Amino acid sequence: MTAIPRVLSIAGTDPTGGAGLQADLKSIGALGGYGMGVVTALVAQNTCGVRAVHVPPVSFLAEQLDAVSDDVTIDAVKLGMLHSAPLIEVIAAWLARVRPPVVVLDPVMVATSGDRLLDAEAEDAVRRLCNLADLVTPNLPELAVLVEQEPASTWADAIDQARFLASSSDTTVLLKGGHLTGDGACPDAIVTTDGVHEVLGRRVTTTNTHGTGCSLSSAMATLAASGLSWSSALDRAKEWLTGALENGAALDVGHGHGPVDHFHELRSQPAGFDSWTESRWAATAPIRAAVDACAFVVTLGDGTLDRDQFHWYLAQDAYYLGEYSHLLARASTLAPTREEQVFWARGAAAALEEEAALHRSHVGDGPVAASATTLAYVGHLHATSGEYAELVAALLPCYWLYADVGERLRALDHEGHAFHDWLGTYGDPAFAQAARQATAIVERAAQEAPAAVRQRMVDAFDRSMAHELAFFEAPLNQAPTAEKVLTAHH
Ligand SMILES: Nc1ncnc2c1ncn2[C@@H]1O[C@H](COP(=O)(O)OP(=O)(O)OP(=O)(O)O)[C@@H](O)[C@H]1O
Ligand SMILES: Cc1ncc(CO)c(N)n1
Repeated sequence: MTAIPRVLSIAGTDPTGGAGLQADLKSIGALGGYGMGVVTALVAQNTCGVRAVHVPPVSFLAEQLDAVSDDVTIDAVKLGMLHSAPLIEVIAAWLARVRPPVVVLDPVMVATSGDRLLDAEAEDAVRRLCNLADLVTPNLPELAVLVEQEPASTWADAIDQARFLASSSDTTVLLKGGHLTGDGACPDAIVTTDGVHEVLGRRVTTTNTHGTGCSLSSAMATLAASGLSWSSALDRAKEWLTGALENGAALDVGHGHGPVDHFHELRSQPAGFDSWTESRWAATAPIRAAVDACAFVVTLGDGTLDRDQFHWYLAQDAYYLGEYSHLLARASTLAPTREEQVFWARGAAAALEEEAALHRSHVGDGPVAASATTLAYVGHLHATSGEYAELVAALLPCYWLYADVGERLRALDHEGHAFHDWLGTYGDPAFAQAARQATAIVERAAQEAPAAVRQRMVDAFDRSMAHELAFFEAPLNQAPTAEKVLTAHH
């Protein structure tokens, strides 16, 4: 696998660019993948509806598929409009032969406009194809067809149907609630035979909903190929898609159900030096270089770090994470939007659950006497906690620096590595995604902040970076004498 996943969409077209293959390529690109496309059917459609469908000979579909797989390693495949049973047979045979590591099936049957995109006789073939997919992403009417029941009228019934499909087809189901009517929620869920991971989402009032299903399924394929679990992929994809829905109308494309804005995150990110977070990252390059070069990080990477020093560091970090979690919860309290509130609250839980579990497994759960270095860092974080923008700027280096160091150390990781679990935790792509989200939030806060607040953000961020360096240097500086005395006294 490469850092940039190579994702193939096999789908029909939409010349207005909002749905089908064109939407897939945009979604794959927006989430960091390299998009490729094989056309099943050419569809003369726009935001108002489908006018005509032209299907090239089945043999030509096989030629397109082979042209890609004979040359390119495919990290994930997304299947969209499949049109009819003969095309599905060719694709199923190709999948069985090429065996891409991730296969997402969007069982497209009817367009948003109400036009059929799949022959009624092909429904059985799609049902069989579910067995070859790692993830199937039906909306409520499609789910009903797949399980041969009446469309669910409540979310609970839909979850039951999704569980039935997951079990009968031995797959994972992404159940989409876009077609539910009612209150302000727009839930989606990952459903397996073992459980349900629900993402509530908020319903956006817009007519720009053309291609949401296509966009979501290609986003999921891309994120899975980047190493995210289905649940983490849905958390990330849902946040992105909700933003895309919110920004769709501004595109002013067409007179019917317009498209969503796949690249809204790119547009809200000011270019070059206008980016506050990028400019802080650049300004703190000397501190980051010192982190990379410090003996602790180097020997953590090559596996020669002294165990006692590693354990001393972990104990200090366990103390730190306890406080850090409190401050993430404080950021959640101060957050201006529900999305940011949820993000920080999740982070607060993860700091205690995921990271601290790693620490407990090495150094147990006992009380820790914090070192002067640890107390200085925690004290700094507390001092910024009066104001949201300043606090999140101070919290960011812990995400960003660890994701950055983690990504590089990951290259040195292997099964028998002395610090395999540490490298796994911080080299995890889900951690990198969280760091990117945190960075986007801080960027937004910086863009909105008045000059005086922005200056305090600079201090908050840069000081945290310096504390991070001191934290990595502390274990090898042989905890100074005064500290030893205090520790012994406890
Ligand atoms: N108005 C909305 N606000 C927020 N999210 C929405 C809205 N409409 C759809 N979604 C989301 O878009 C995704 C697609 O859901 P939906 O159930 O509409 O699928 P679909 O019918 O396959 O889509 P398509 O419109 O492409 O046919 C889901 O994540 C759903 O929650
Ligand atoms: C080609 C194509 N695939 C899927 C959809 C569903 O939105 C559409 N309208 N067009």
